[in-house]
Parts: sequence; C-alpha cells; structure tokens
Amino acid sequence: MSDHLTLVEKASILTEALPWLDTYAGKRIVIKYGGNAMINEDLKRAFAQDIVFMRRCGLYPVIVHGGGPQISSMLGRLGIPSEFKGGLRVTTPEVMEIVRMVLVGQVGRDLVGLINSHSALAVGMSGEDGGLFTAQRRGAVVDGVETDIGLVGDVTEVSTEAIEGLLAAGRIPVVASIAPDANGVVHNVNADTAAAALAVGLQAERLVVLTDVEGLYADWPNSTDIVKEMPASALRELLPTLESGMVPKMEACLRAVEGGLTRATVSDGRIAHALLLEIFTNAGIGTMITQDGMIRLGSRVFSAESGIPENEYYNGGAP
Ligand SMILES: Nc1ncnc2c1ncn2[C@@H]1O[C@H](COP(=O)(O)OP(=O)(O)O)[C@@H](O)[C@H]1O
Ligand SMILES: CC(=O)N[C@@H](CCC(=O)OP(=O)(O)O)C(=O)O
Repeated sequence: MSDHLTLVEKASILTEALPWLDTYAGKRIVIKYGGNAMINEDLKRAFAQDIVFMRRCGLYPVIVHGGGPQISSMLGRLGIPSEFKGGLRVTTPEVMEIVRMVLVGQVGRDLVGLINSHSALAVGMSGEDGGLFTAQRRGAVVDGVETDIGLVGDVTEVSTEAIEGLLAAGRIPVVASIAPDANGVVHNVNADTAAAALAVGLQAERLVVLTDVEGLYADWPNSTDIVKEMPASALRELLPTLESGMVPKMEACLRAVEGGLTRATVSDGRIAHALLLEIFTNAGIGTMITQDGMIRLGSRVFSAESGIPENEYYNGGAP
C-alpha cells in the first residue's frame, strides 16, 4: 500500500471491508476474466493476488476466463484470419482446434500458474471436464438474419459436481469456456456466456465480468458516459441495440439475474485490483445489472418491496 496514506486512512480501508467480509464469507463469486483485460502482466498478477485474497477471506471465487485476443494472435501466427459475427467467433473445425489449444493449454495454464505462485489452490479445467457443461450449437443474428457460425455453442446444461468437489476442498476452479454437445463434439462458447451459466448453476452470490472498458457506455462510441445501474427489464429492451463485445456481456448479466442472482456487474479490469474494489469497498465500480424489484443504495442492493438486505433476501449457496 502506498506511503502517502496516513495510518488512520489505512485502518479505515480495512474497516470498510469488514461488512463486505460478513456479507460474502462462505459465498460463491463467479468472475469472468476477459481476454483484453488479461494482456498486461502486472494486471494479471494483481488479479491473481485478489483471487487468493478472496479465498483467504473465506469467499469461494470461481474463475471463467476468456482469451479472445490470444486465440486471434495464435490464428494470425498460423495464417488463419479471425472472423466475428454478432460478437462471436466464426469457428470452423480447424479454428476449434486452436481455440481449445489456446484456452486450455495456454491461457488457463498461465492463470493457474499465477494464482499458484501465491497458493497451491487453483485447479484448471474446461467445460469438458467432469461433465461440467453441455453445449448446443447456436448461430448469430447478423442484420436481423440468423446466421450459421460453425462450432459455436451455448451452454444448455451445467453439472456442478466437479466444481462442488473442488470448492469443498477449498480450491479455486479456473474454467475455460469450451464445451461438448450431447454427441461429444466440442464447441467454442463465449466466455461471458459460460460464466453466466456457471453463476446460475452454482447459485453464486455475484457475477463480476472484468473487461477492458469502464462498463456499459450509454451512447457508445459517441460518449463515455457510463451506465451505473440498470434493472433487468430495461436491459432486455436495450439489448437489440447494443454492439459487438458488449452483446455477450450484457446477455450474460441478464441471464445471471434472470437465473436468480440479485445482480451482475461489468467492471474495468484495466484498474489494478478492480476485483477487490468491487467486492470489498462501498464504492463499487462499473455497471451493475439488478434483478427487477431490487434497488441499489451505494454498492448494496435491497428488495424494493421489503427493504430487506440482499444477503437475507437471497441466500446464495455456500458450499
Ligand atoms: N455500449 C458499449 N459500452 C462499452 N463498450 C462497448 C459498447 N459497445 C461495444 N463495446 C465494445 O466492447 C468491448 C468489450 O468487449 P470485448 O473486447 O469482447 O471484451 P473482453 O475481451 O473483455 O471479453 C469494448 O472494448 C468496446 O470496444
Ligand atoms: C464463440 C466465441 O466467440 N468464443 C470466444 C471464446 C473466448 C472468449 O470469449 O474470450 P474473451 O472473453 O476474451 O472475449 C472466442 O473464440 O474468442
């Protein structure tokens, strides 16, 4: 911690965290760590520290990682162009091989290694392991037309046993977003989508999507005014107007709150320790999507009807 803070300020930062420790101890927090926010080595190290910090405080972080830029870079090295439709990668069988190799063999391994430089708690896996995810092929909507984009899937089933076992042993699962379909054919799943499916499957307390912008910009790309909070019903209306990378992120937030989480957040992963700020401080950062009927006061969320604090209103599962 920097030396320009007085001792009183340092102490007050610690005491501010106390109610959040009470709120989240024993709870599951699913974190989507995005490809663009994981390019910088210092940020990656800070992220790994935050994850270990959370676990040591009694929270159960579960990471779902992306790796879009890393996949594109490897495809480029092999002379294969990257093509996206509706924010999703067009995935031929040849591209799928590279996606699997990069996400599982490179990006996942790097993250596990970074976390395990502080602890030996992280365990890497993908939707193929322990029957975690089952995918169904999906297309993309381009100019209002449903278009085939190859081996791209949506998660239709989540079987959490393998992860439950890891959590019960105090471990930190690090999940790559690929998944077999019912016939065992591996599909490429957008990591935001996979994170939302897992957050719902685990009945997590929070979904935090870390990315390379401050959050959802209200009028992107014309202005960088950020939407601080939006109820699910408003987001549902806004979704068809959104563009590129934000589409899967906002769809993921919506899926999470429709699936039972009281809120889901998109936060700026370019800020070192964004996760600690999001979880353990009163400020919170980024864009928060709330369940309809919930209201936000500072970084707390209450049931509008009863005024009961969220952790009593919605008792997210502890292992
Ligand atoms: N309304 C919006 N608000 C913020 N970013 C937006 C918006 N619409 C599109 N974007 C784009 O989405 C990008 C984030 O998506 P993406 O690059 O896929 O992130 P990640 O790699 O973290 O998954 C931003 O960098 C920005 O270029
Ligand atoms: C279908 C699809 O688009 N899959 C993504 C999977 C990785 C991902 O989602 O990475 P980010 O979170 O870094 O964008 C891809 O191939 O790029």
